Amino acid sequence: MDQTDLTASPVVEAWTTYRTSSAGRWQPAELIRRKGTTTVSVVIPARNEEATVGAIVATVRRLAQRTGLVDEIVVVDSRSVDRTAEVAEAAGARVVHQDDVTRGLPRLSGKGDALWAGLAASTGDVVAFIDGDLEGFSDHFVTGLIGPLLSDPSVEFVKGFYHRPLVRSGGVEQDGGGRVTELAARPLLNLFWPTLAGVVQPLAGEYAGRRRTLERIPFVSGYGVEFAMLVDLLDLVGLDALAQVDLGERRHRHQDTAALGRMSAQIMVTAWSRLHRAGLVLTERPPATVLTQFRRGAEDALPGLDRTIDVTDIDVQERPPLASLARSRRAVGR
Ligand SMILES: O=c1ccn([C@@H]2O[C@H](COP(=O)(O)OP(=O)(O)O[C@H]3O[C@H](CO)[C@@H](O)[C@H](O)[C@H]3O)[C@@H](O)[C@H]2O)c(=O)[nH]1
Ligand SMILES: O=C(O)[C@H](O)COP(=O)(O)O
Repeated sequence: MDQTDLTASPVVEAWTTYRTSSAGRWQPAELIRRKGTTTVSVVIPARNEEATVGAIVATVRRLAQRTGLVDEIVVVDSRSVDRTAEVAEAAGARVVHQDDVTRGLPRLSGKGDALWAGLAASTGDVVAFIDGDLEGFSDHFVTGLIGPLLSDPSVEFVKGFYHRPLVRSGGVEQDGGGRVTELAARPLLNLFWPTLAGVVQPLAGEYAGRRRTLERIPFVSGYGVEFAMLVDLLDLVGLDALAQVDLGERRHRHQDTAALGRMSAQIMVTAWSRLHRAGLVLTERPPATVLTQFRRGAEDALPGLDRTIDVTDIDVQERPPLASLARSRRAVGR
């Protein structure tokens, strides 16, 4: 087909029109009126984020004190080796440790496991997740994410989106950020879950949902968590119960290309797991889950290759939906 004849599918166009709002639409005064008895938790996963987590917690705390819109702030310390926990606590968060919350369960790793622990350890009817590495964080992230949930009972989940500059020593590339999003996640979603093609930032780490729904989905360990969450929520509640909100611009700590390669591979394994679950993969043979990468400059470089081989296990496991666990087990860490 001629490229100029192509248009977004009517479903995608209708959803993006109907279910997209801007953070400025959700002002605290209106949200306070709408909140009623609904409780709101802000959960921040953090692994070695001592440089940024304090300012994020302090900003959310000020919003909480000024408006009462946030009832608790939980930072999940995800095996940090720096002062993340101390800094977060000093700024006013309740800090829980990922491994304390999941004690007695199989040991899993990564961001997804930290989020699952955060959901288990928090109590709010509405839970907003915010990454702990954001720079220049502002409280409209929180009001924007909870706004549609406090205002419209048919919304179950709200995903943030924003412009993503790529900040490097040489300068700023205005829309150069979100490299895994553009090179892996978006193509996969468009290929296999085209109804989700209207989600502007599918990997955004800032989103909010109703506890009753979040507790009914599994959480994939590692960086597959956001991808799986979107696909699983689409299955569980349908596209119309999902919304997105424009949060303006977001800056965060960039990972290097090799680390983003490992993130990409986890997202691909996650996509495979959902295709397999849906019966769309005909072979029973799962993908290999070892990623081989090449690094130059190390002492143990292989002769002839002039590079060292780095091998990483990029497999993902899953924590079950919280709602499937016995109540006694779920209370741990709260
Ligand atoms: O084992 C981990 C790794 C990360 N984090 C925290 O999770 C957040 C996001 O992690 P980061 O390494 O900064 O991810 P990004 O490079 O920013 O990756 C993007 O893409 C990921 C894959 O979808 C999402 O999880 C991220 O939220 C999104 O920002 C940060 O607060 C981390 O401290 C943990 O809590 N535990
Ligand atoms: O969300 C993503 O695509 C990855 O986190 C990479 O983001 P970056 O390109 O802004 O570092």
